[in-house]
Formats: sequence, structure tokens, C-alpha cells
Amino acid sequence: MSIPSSNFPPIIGNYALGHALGSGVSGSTFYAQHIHTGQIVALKVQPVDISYPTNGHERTIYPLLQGGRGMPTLWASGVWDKWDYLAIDLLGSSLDSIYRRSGKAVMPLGSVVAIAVQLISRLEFMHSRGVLHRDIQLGNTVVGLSPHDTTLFMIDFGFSKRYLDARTRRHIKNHNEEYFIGNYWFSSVNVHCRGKTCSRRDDLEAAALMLIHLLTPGGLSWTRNGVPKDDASHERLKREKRDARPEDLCRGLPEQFEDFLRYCRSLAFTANPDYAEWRERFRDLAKEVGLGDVDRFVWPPPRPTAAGPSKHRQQQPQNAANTDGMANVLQDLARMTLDRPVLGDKKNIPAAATPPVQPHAREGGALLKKAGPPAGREVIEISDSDDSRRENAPAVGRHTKAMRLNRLTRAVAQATDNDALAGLVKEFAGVLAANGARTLTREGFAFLDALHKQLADPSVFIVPLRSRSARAVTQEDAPRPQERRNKLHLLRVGVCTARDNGTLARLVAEFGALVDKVAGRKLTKDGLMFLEGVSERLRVV
Ligand SMILES: Nc1ncnc2c1ncn2[C@@H]1O[C@H](COP(=O)(O)OP(=O)(O)OP(=O)(O)O)[C@@H](O)[C@H]1O
Repeated sequence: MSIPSSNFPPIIGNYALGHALGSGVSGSTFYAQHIHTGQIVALKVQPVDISYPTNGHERTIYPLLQGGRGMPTLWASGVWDKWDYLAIDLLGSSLDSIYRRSGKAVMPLGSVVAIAVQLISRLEFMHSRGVLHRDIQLGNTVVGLSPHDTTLFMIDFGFSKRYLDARTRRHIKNHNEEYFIGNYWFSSVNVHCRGKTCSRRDDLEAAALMLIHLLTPGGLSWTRNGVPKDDASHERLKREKRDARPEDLCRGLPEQFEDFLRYCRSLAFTANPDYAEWRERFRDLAKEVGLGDVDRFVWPPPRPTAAGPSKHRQQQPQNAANTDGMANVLQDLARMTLDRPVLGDKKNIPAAATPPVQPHAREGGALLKKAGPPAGREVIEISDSDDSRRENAPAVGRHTKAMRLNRLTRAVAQATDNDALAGLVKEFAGVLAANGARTLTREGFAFLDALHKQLADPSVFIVPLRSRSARAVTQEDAPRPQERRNKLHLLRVGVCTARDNGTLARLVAEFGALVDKVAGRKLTKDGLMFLEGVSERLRVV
């Protein structure tokens, strides 16, 4: 049973915890941010007194794997209070979640062959470092975030083990194991059903079974009844796995899969598998049937929705990676309840024009305090030109600034390519950064509107970002500083992964929505960095 997310503290070590990315038997993995450097990581956290502590073990394995392609970087690890944590690269979807999102549909051959080629390479690398994974499964094979969204990463080294003695480099001995370590679905017959010691051949056999599973309607037969609940059902599962013949498991599949499974099972305990040969066999298969570039993970199309399949993604599976990565970022944003109506929906206009609320309005008898800047952070004022507090702002420079912003807005509206837009966004960020008052005025919002319109579709009517009529922001609807920082970071990650203007348009809209919600209309440096990111990304997409 996993530990509820609410039981974890908000900060562990130097990391502020965001939402949970996943949970296992011993702990949970969180989206997290370094409180000093702002670096975003995945933080794997376990209570130190848990019955099956694996973080301590993973801490000894990660250093052996650093620098390998598809091996996450371990940025930090330690024990803080009663929590053991590992800070590793933040990655994207696991194959398990991709498979589930497709409704467990048979995965397209191109995707499976691409997984085969990369998985064989990952295992070759791990084995070259003297390490066995021992828990190959869909949930432990994860796609990177853009620009690594076609690279598979291995995670979860909680069961990993050195098979070569660190000093003598001698191979471990084969014997009958007292306990089974691995997973029910893909652990090899020798390890799972015969209780033998795991070696390189067994990691490869698990990979072979996983590939066959993805190509089998309904998956491998022994996976269909769920995790065994008692010894009797576990024994039945083992028998079924042991008795399944490669030719039956692979009926109807290209011969490479059956050959690969047989090859793994034919290897001696200490044999060094011919990884290169099997990568070539799968690449040849890809050529034979015209699968294209299988050295990069080929994203499968999503499950058709009630509205019908997404033709665009089915025709462009490579591009789907970007959309999928983006979808994750946007799902994250949605989870963070960015509750200002999204731009582009005309029905939002009346709601956006609600009467102004006094910033110090009482609620339940308590006087709402206005949110101040987050401690230790430089803040950039974002004020409204019709906000009464603006009257007190120094007039000097405001006109010049307004004129510059108006000029930039006109230029954005007339821009005909992304390079031009990139330059204008950079200039816009420069004007905001340089201005003493650092105030995002009506003219600033007008620039964002024009940019959004250009990126989305210049011919479509879009609700102006700053459509409210002098609506003041109360503390109640303003995001908390940490929440705002998280949102901005997600937006920045989104910008890095965006591959088209439509996506950038959505992010600019979300950015505007966030700015619009900030009490006191203050923005941290992250806001400027977001704009600079948009400018850089515009030159790439
Ligand atoms: N670096 C990462 N980036 C993004 N998500 C991650 C990362 N590491 C783990 N996750 C998510 O968290 C889930 C659990 O991670 P992991 O398998 O490392 O934990 P675990 O506690 O060992 O799990 P289990 O008990 O199931 O083996 C993964 O399936 C994945 O969805």
C-alpha cells in the first residue's frame, strides 16, 4: 500500500515538493524544485523506517550508471529528518502510462521495434557497468522530456544488482534463490519459475517478454487476471509462464521476436549477449517492413476518442511525442487549478467583465491581507494602468515605455515569421526588465494579446487577455507564491517542449492568465525568463 501524498512534508532537503508523479510500495516520486537554484527534478522519497527501503540501495547503483544514454542523472540524495530522498532527472511518461492511455491496444510495430532497439542498448550499457536491472517492466521504462522525448530511460534500480565483483570482476554464481526478486509479468522463466539467480540473459528475456506483451492483443495471457493474490494463484501464473512456448507466444509476429526470446533462453548463465546483433536484427525488420527511423522512440497514436481518432497524430506519430509531452505539461497545469478562463472562448467574456472587488474586502469577518512578494525573490511589479495604485507610480519613463510597447504591439501584429516574433518578444522582455517600475501595463497586455493572436490564428477572434474592467485581484483568488512559481516553471518547461505556434499560443495565454491572477500584479524573474524562453523557442519551431 502506498503512503498518501499528504503525509509527505512540503520541503525535503533543498527541494520543495510539487505533485506526485507516481507511487510504489515503499514511497512516492514527486515533481520537485530546488529551493535555491530553481532546478526541477523528480524526487523519490521514502520514509527511512519503511519495511522495504530501496533508496539507500539505489544510491549505490546510480553512480555506476552516470553518463550513460538513457540513464537518469542523480543530482542529489540524502536523508532529511525521517525521509530518504533521491533527486533525479525529471522524465516524461512511462511505457506503462502510454500503453494504458492507448486503452492497452496492441502497440504499433514501429513503436515496439524502437523500444527493442533502445532497450537492448540500455541493458548493454548497464551490463557493461557490471549491473543487472532485474525489474524490467513497462513502468520502469520512461520516455524523456523534450528534447529527449524519443529517448527511453531506465528508472527504478531498487532491485538492481552487481553481477561482477567490484574488485575481481568475477561473475556471480548461479544457485537456487531463496526469494524471488523481479516482477510477475516479465521476469524470466529461469528466475521466476525455477528460482535461479538472475544474470544478463534474464534482463534480456524480460525485455523480450515485454515486447511480445505489447504486440499481443490483451497482453501476455498470465497478465490478464491481475496480480496474484495468494500462493495458489501465483503458482498457477508461474506454471502458465513456464509452459508457454515461444512459438505460441509469438504466433503471427515477425520472426525476430520469437528468435530473440529463444536466443535469450539459450544463453548460458555467464554468457555475454550479442547486443549489437539483436539491435541489427530489429533494425533490419524495420527496413524490411518500412518502419522508418526506429532508433528513436516512435510514439504510438492515442486512443481514439468519442469524437473519432486524431488523424493528425495518427499520421504523424513522431510529432505526437511533442503533443504528448505538451499534453502532460498542460495536464500538470490543469491540476494546479489555473482557474482564469482560458482565452479564445467567447463565453468567457461576461465572466471576465465582473464588477471590481475591493482588494481589502472582508470575508467572514477577517480582513484579507494582500500578498507580498515571496521572500528572497526579486519581484517585478505588474500593475494595471487603471489600477488606482498606479497613480502613485513615478510618471517618468512611463510614457516612453508605453510608446515602446505600443510600437512593439504594432510590429507583432504585422510580423510575418517566427524570427521576427522572436526578436519582438525579446525586445518586449527587455523593456520590462529595464523599466524602473517594472510594471506590466495595459500596453503590456496588449502586446501579449497581439502575440497570442499571431501564434494561435490571426484570423480568429480572441478574448483580450486583459478583458476585465478594472477588476482588482483579491488574495483569495491569487495563486500562492509557491503555486505561482510552480506554474511558471511548468510554463517554462512547456515552452522548452513546444514544437508549434499553437502550443506557444496556449502557453502565452496561460502566462497571461497567471499574470492576471497575481495579487498585487507582481511577477518574479521567472516571468521574464518565460518570455525569453518564448523568444528562443520561436526561432526553433
Ligand atoms: N525521474 C522520473 N521522472 C518522472 N516520473 C518518474 C520518475 N521516476 C519515477 N517516476 C514515476 O513514478 C513511478 C514510480 O517510480 P519508481 O518505479 O522509481 O518508484 P518505486 O517506489 O520503486 O515503484 P515500484 O514500487 O512500483 O517499483 C514511475 O512509474 C513513474 O511513473
